[in-house]
Amino acid sequence: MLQVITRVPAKINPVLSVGPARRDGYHDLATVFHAVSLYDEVRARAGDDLTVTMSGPYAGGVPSDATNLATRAARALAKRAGVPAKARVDVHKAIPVAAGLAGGSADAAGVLRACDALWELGASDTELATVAATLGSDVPFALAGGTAVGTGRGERLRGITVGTTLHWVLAVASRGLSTPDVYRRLDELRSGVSVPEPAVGEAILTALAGGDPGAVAASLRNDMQEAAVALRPELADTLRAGREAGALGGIVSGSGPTCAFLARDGEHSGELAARLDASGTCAQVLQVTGPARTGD
Ligand SMILES: C[C@](O)(CO)[C@H](O)COP(=O)(O)OP(=O)(O)OC[C@H]1O[C@@H](n2ccc(N)nc2=O)[C@H](O)[C@@H]1O
Ligand SMILES: Nc1ncnc2c1ncn2[C@@H]1O[C@H](COP(=O)(O)OP(=O)(O)OP(=O)(O)O)[C@@H](O)[C@H]1O
Repeated sequence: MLQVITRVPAKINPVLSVGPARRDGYHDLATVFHAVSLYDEVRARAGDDLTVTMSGPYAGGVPSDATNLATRAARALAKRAGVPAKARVDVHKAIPVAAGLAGGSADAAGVLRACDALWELGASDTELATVAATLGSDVPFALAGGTAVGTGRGERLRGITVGTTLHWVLAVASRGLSTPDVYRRLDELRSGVSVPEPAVGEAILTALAGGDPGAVAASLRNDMQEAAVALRPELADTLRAGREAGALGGIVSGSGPTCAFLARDGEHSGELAARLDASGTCAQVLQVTGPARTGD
């Protein structure tokens, strides 16, 4: 095969319920993952060894050494399949880095799909998901795309149907946040408090299935939001600006700092994006839709 190209979307978490810290340093989650139409593109071609290059608007700020998730994914898949890790991989990075949008996970998932095809491994979705889970908690969902309930540390997935196309406006911050730092701050905020087991709840599932953006907006919830705002107080201004701009609802995306606002429809999304941009409370405003697919 000469060249394989695959696109992997960013994600937001319309519901992110976080349980107590586990002994292994992770937290059990109950979350709704929702892929949105902002994609990194992975190209893989035959090569004499493994080279990974990054291009596109967010290529800077991504490590170029062996810790790059794209590099780690290629090596992990080759090892698992017992083949040499030989490929020339380029990642076109359109997903902001350390933004709570799982961009690194998208790159890892894209490399798994592209190298599986390039090396003609024919790995099943389950086999790829097993490798994905060793790379990061969000990587199995990035492989799957669409919308899914995630449990465990986020790696156990059940796909769900959404009854409509949802229109989101993303407010991107000028600098990223570290996911472990936000989990740590959440634990600090909860110290001495008894934390219940995580649960997604029925309201969001009913709202998504029914395709009613107003009901989805009323069900948005993120247990990490308070911790993200504690680390970045200016996010409170962004969230307020989204509400004042007429969003049906708004939430910090995952560990932040990106905020995701829900619009009624495409026209409302345009109005909301323009008002949010004018508020000057974020570095960049993006209009996206979900659920988005992982694939060609
Ligand atoms: C915030 C979310 O994006 C929500 O989907 C994810 O939980 C983060 O997933 P991720 O970035 O793929 O995270 P990983 O690379 O697996 O883990 C990075 C670090 O985040 C923390 N972490 C992650 C996932 C999880 N369920 N509990 C955690 O406490 C741990 O400190 C871990 O060492
Ligand atoms: N290919 C990659 N793209 C982006 N970041 C990468 C990549 N490889 C390694 N990293 C490292 O991972 C960190 C987190 O990046 P990422 O963009 O995935 O964050 P995130 O969107 O907050 O993730 P999540 O939402 O899954 O917690 C970055 O700060 C960077 O150092």
